[in-house]
Amino acid sequence: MIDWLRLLGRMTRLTLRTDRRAAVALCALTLSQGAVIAAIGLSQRFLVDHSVAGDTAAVVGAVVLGAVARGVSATASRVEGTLSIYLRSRVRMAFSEQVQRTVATIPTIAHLEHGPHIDRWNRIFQGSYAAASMPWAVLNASASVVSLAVTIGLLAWVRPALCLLALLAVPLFLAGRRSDRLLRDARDAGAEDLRHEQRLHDLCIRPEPAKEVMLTGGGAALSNRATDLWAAASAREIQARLRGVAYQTGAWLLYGAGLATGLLVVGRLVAAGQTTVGAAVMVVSLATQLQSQLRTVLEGLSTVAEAGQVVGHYTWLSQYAADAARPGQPAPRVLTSGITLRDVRFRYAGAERDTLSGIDLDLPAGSTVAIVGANGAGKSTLVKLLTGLYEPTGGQITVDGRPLDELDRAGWTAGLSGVYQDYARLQMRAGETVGVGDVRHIRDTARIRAALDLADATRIITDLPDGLDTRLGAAFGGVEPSLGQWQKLALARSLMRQVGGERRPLCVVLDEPTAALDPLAEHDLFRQYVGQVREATRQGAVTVLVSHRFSTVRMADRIVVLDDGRIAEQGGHAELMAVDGIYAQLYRLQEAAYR
Ligand SMILES: Nc1ncnc2c1ncn2[C@@H]1O[C@H](COP(=O)(O)OP(=O)(O)OP(=O)(O)O)[C@@H](O)[C@H]1O
Repeated sequence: MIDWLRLLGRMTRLTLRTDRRAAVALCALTLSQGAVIAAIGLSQRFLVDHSVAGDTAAVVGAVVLGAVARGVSATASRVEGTLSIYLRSRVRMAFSEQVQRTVATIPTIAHLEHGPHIDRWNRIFQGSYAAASMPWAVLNASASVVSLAVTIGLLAWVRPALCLLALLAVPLFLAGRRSDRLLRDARDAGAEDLRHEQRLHDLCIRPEPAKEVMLTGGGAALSNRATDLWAAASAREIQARLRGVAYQTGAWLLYGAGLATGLLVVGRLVAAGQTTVGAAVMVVSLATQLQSQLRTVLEGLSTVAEAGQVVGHYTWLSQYAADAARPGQPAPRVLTSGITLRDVRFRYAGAERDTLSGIDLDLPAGSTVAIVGANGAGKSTLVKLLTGLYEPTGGQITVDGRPLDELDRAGWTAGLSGVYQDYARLQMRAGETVGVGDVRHIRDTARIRAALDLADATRIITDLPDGLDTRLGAAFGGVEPSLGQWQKLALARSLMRQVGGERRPLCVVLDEPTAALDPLAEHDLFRQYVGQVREATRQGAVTVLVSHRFSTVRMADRIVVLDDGRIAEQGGHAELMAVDGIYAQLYRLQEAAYR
């Protein structure tokens, strides 16, 4: 309940920030509805009673009251509808942006890879309109409760027993709650199927995977599988909706029977001369309004319940983001002793075994360390632990003797530089693709050119029709660089923070940064790259290189051989060759292949 109130408070503040005047106007219109309904009912009673009594002036007064009330009601409900859609849509956009920002600023990546986490924030996006509607649903429901009370008061005025009509709301309320719960459960259960469906459809329509899908001829089968998943999720939802409709139909039938009984009672009262015809007309009018008021209350509660489905997921996301961004001790400006891993273990969420275990490793300040090993040995995972994208599930990483998990995350991230194996192809203008590496200087062409120079990527730009202004990416009608060119641009991007010289890196990670380059180009580039970061290295930065190319690896000060998540060997090139173990074997194999 507290979380629900918190979200309601947040959505109300967001609504007021988005458009305060529209929000106040909508509030006033909603609250005026109760008075309008009472005025319509009263005008009908006065009209009939005064007509029977032959009081012309009073009849005119009742007609004017009724006409004004109906005019106000028609105009107000139209303006209210338009304002309401406008405000909810804008608040939904603002809320979705906030959620996206929260997701994007979490400095770790487990939430982007772990299925149940992805389902949670997908459910927040799906429920964002209901969340934006929360303040209005609460206001509408409250206003309808007030006008319901007015209606019931007027009914009691005719005959107190008519108040019992209000009890008919109970089964309607219970049926509404039951249907909301059924729908929420069906949507939670279908979230995973819908995620898989989206992935499968993406495989068929996004250019990179679509190439392979086309070659294998599996497009139709994948598409059918996706359709089946979608059908399963929507069948679940339709079934829940139908069951909800059955509950609600039963409750409304009960309501109809109660209402008919009430009207019969009033008919008998009129026949017995115990009440006026005007009062009977008012009862018919109010009973009809009672129905629409109940409907409004129930719809409001249903929207509140739908928004409530978001509350748990939203609270989880906010807590997750707050935990991940926890402030800590300031990260060092330069490394003096280096980075140390002691008995580090890591297991991916949902995995059955550890990907890394028993990792004891020293990365001395100013050293270049290469990590080698077979596919799946855990090299990239180790790199991601060093950069803080994942947190160890056991053991400890220390930076100059201080635990990494106690350092301020933003400060540590600002001291990192490098490229991941799965580098991004940012389809922007060429200058922006590189400049975004230090977003404060995204338009600083001098820095961008310097970074391109360091990454040996200047030639790529000079060959482009509009140089740094060339749009990249065929999907946007731009030039499509080759894989190796994209990789060099990613490397240049990672160097943006270094060319400024304001903040020397503490750790440079190069996870197969040149896999798309030929061996000679990789060799030259690495030599050049290490040369360029030498100044940072002299100041204590650690360079971690992952590569399958041993001609490059041998240049490192220390080589670490990973085998099935454990360190099998470590030492300098000469040392490992002398040991004649895994490293020496692999080195000789590659040397022979290039001879
Ligand atoms: N996001 C993930 N979720 C679950 N398991 C993962 C994830 N990423 C990698 N793994 C698993 O962890 C193991 C190590 O993967 P990692 O990418 O670290 O290997 P690697 O040594 O870098 O391999 P390669 O040389 O092929 O790049 C693999 O068994 C892989 O299946």
